[in-house]
Amino acid sequence: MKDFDDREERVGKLKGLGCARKRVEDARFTQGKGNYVDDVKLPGMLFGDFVRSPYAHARIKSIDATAALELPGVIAVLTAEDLKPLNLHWMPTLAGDKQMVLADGKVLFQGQEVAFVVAEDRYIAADAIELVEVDYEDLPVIVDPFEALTTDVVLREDLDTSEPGAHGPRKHHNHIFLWEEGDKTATEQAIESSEVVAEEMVYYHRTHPCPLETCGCVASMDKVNGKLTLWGTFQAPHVVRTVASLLSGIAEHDIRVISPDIGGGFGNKVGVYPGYVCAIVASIVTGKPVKWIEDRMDNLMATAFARDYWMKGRISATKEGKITGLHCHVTADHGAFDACADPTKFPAGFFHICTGSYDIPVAYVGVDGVYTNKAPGGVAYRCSFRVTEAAYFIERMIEVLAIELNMDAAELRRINFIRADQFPYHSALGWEYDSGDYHTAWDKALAAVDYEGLRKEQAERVEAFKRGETRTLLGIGLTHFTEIVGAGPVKNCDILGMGMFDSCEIRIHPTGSATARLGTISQGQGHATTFGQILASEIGISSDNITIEEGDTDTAPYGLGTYGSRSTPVAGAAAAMAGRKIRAKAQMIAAYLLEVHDGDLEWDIDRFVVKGAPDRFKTMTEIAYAAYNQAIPGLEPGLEAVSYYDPPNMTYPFGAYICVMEIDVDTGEHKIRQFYALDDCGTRINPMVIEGQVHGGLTEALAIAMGQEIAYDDLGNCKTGTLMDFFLPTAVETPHYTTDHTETPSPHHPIGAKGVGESPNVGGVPAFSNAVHDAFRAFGLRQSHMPHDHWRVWKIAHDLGLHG
Ligand code: PCD
Ligand SMILES: [Cu+]
Repeated sequence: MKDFDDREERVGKLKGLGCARKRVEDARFTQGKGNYVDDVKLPGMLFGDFVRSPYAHARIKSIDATAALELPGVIAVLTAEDLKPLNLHWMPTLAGDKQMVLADGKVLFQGQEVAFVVAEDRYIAADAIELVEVDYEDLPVIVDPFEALTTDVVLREDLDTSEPGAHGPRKHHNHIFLWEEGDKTATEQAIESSEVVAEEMVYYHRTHPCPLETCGCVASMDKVNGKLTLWGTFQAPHVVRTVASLLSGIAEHDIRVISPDIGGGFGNKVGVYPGYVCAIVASIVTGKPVKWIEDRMDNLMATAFARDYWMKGRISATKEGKITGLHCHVTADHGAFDACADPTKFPAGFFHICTGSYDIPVAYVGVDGVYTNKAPGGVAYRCSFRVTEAAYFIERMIEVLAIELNMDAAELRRINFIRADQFPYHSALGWEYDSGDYHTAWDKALAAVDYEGLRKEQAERVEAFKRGETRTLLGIGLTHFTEIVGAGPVKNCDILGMGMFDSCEIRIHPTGSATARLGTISQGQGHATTFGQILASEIGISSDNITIEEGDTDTAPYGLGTYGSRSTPVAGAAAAMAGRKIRAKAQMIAAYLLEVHDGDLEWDIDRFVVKGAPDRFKTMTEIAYAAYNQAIPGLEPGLEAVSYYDPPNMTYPFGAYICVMEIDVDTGEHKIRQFYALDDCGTRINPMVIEGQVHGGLTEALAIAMGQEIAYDDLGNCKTGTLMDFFLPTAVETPHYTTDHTETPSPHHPIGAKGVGESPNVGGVPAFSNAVHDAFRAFGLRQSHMPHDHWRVWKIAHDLGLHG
């Protein structure tokens, strides 16, 4: 029978869920036809650039722009004084703090925006910056967050210490908040009464997402029509529109925000930066479009950094290795302003996922946010919500506990994993893990690398080293991580009061093709490819015939944007739900055309078929045409749907990573011999895209663990503000990755999918770092701070007395 014969062919044509479809956006990108912010060129467009502070902490005595204004081609120089009448010299941050747009009386970090020079082009602006004379009086600099909490030096003179901040009482003038979760007393009791306790300070250093394309925007105020158009590198265009409206007083419908192609975001492009505000003001003042694009140093020194978490941990267990409690206190260095992009109720993001993949009966977390003279942000870097810090913390604590117990770290994990039959699992810190099967993933991973064989080889290597036969050691870096992505249920996740739902709107055209628009925005993830696949499987139209659009607030439905691996869990779900609405209406149309009852039809790939009569059917193409031509009496013509999806829960992807590393004891150099990454992100939409995501995320993890860092000297000078000093791995440093998967669907997501984009970074960093630690375990190493660059690794060996 024909309809059975061609099923496979029809599924193939659909290019739906599970298909390793090639990325449709790549034709454009590989041929230089991408359209990035800097490609936006408007008639009469001006260029704005910042005078930035060379000091980390200084009072501004005066700013003299006379010489700059005399330079031909310079149009204006804006300072805080110019913004004051508009009340725009400070702006609210996403974390409930406020931030100077332009230095108001003093500067608080090196690279801070002091004045905005507007000129006819970028080069004139650069020359003019040099001509702006700023008289600074330097102040004592605080770069150490622990010192910040004891010093008399007041960083934020604008804040009244006696008054609570956005997240409760402040105990010191440089303190931002104390955020706590879990049962402190019960945790302390459990730990004190346990047979074995391991204690360690785990530091996750300050680093930076450093996307290929820096941040920037073009603001164009059309005074005749009262419309403001803003192109920019925004990971959340609708939120930017709302913020721009609230700040400027321009009605939201008069603002159009467009995120064109974005050259990598990695969380760096979530926040709102002074450059956006200044470009808008400058366009309003001059009546001309104004572009602002950071250079690399601006980007590294002034836009959102990541991490900088000092995590003091205590973990306890029975002699047999069953974990009994986990206690963590974090000193979180937020820099000069608290500009984290966490959901409002979570000033430390989702850090309390730090019980990880383990069934820990009691736990407590306390996070103290602290101001220092460093750049603000703390927003992200392939994990917006502090999940990377949490995973690194627990995966280090497990290793340290294994040392304390004199036990194999793989076995210790296995003993403590949450079992498959415990899901949905309620963690001691309040999360409900949706689904997982950790033991299966773990066993698969250990078998894939021949774990026992590796341990044997390692032991032999240690002996050979002791006999003086080799100078390299072998490290086996283990990690089993649990991610939490898909913020999130509107009931507990919002940003500036806007619930974190997401959206999809779809229109089926008469000839059976479709356009779908979503509230998210791809920065390279491949949404144009993958969202089409979700829809294809739902509505039976080939993904090749579905155009995906994102990023234009004039056309896309309101959404909260792309970060925190939320696009798949939230907007992906909205796409599926919108697709189902389409299908429901299509079913009525098909029933009408076939003259049967709705209930007599069943869905089959790309058509509705009369039950028991396989040759009586209507394909989606036929139905689409009919929707515009033979509307059912009493039913609206057309075939469109929109879904705003509020997820009932987050999704909890997980994975098992193993890194095998050779370390040269005399030079500190490392070589990654093998990297095995098993990811479980539930239902897989596009295996090829997933693999690309994992490769990218692992390479960023390699960078962070092995060399990348935003470092300051005692005067608050940023020592790593260029790519000469800031490590970006190239093909030379990047190892071969072996990817693998298990597939445990999310029970609450319409198609069972979980996010995956962040996972490789969440799991990768501890895997690389644990490999370094593990290589030296036999010689007594417990904890050593990242990044494990050659010098630091050499220093470990040296301090352990391995250099003779
Ligand atoms: N299951 C599944 C899942 C997923 N997927 C795919 O994959 C991707 C991803 O997804 P997700 O996970 O959902 O995510 P999204 O939301 O989309 O995105 C986000 C992410 O993403 C990642 N990745 C990437 N890539 C690229 N290329 N670029 C970029 O920039 C980036 N970024 C990064 C980050 S950082 Mo944050 O922002 O920090 O929070 S977060 C993040 C897409 O495409 C999708 O569709 C599939 O297929 N399947
Ligand atoms: Cu995250």
